[in-house]
Amino acid sequence: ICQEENTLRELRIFLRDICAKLARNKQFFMFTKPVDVEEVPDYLDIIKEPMDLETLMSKIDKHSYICARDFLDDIDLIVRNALEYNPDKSAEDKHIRHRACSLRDKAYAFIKAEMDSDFEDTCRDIREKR
Ligand SMILES: Cc1noc(C)c1-c1cc(NS(=O)(=O)c2ccccc2)cc(C(=O)O)c1
Repeated sequence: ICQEENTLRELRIFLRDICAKLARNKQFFMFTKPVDVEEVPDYLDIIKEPMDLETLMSKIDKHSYICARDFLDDIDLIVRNALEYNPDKSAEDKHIRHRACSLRDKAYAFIKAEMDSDFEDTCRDIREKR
């Protein structure tokens, strides 16, 4: 169990670093905080499960993720929400959809570049056992 805790601690350090790098990127400013319902009054009528990078970071600290797949599922949720809420042909909708797709590609690239597959396999084994 102690070894498992060491593995999960290493995963949290790794995911915090990726989350911080994404949140530092100016391109992703609109994904850094929950969508403000003062600014976007009908947002919660359309998007049932909001997600953002600040919430992601707090979920890491709450030990919500025990493998990279769980973390990427929440990244995909940020992207899906942006595509669903901004579906039109307008320039601003196209802009935010483009940024959302770029967020997903950068997140997957960071994970692939920095996580060796047997570390992820170990995390998946821990998840299976829980
Ligand atoms: C995200 C999102 N999903 O649907 C929409 C629409 C957006 C979105 C929301 C906002 N305004 S906001 O007050 O909710 C906010 C400001 C700063 C960080 C996070 C949210 C701005 C933009 C923008 O493109 O600048 C986009």
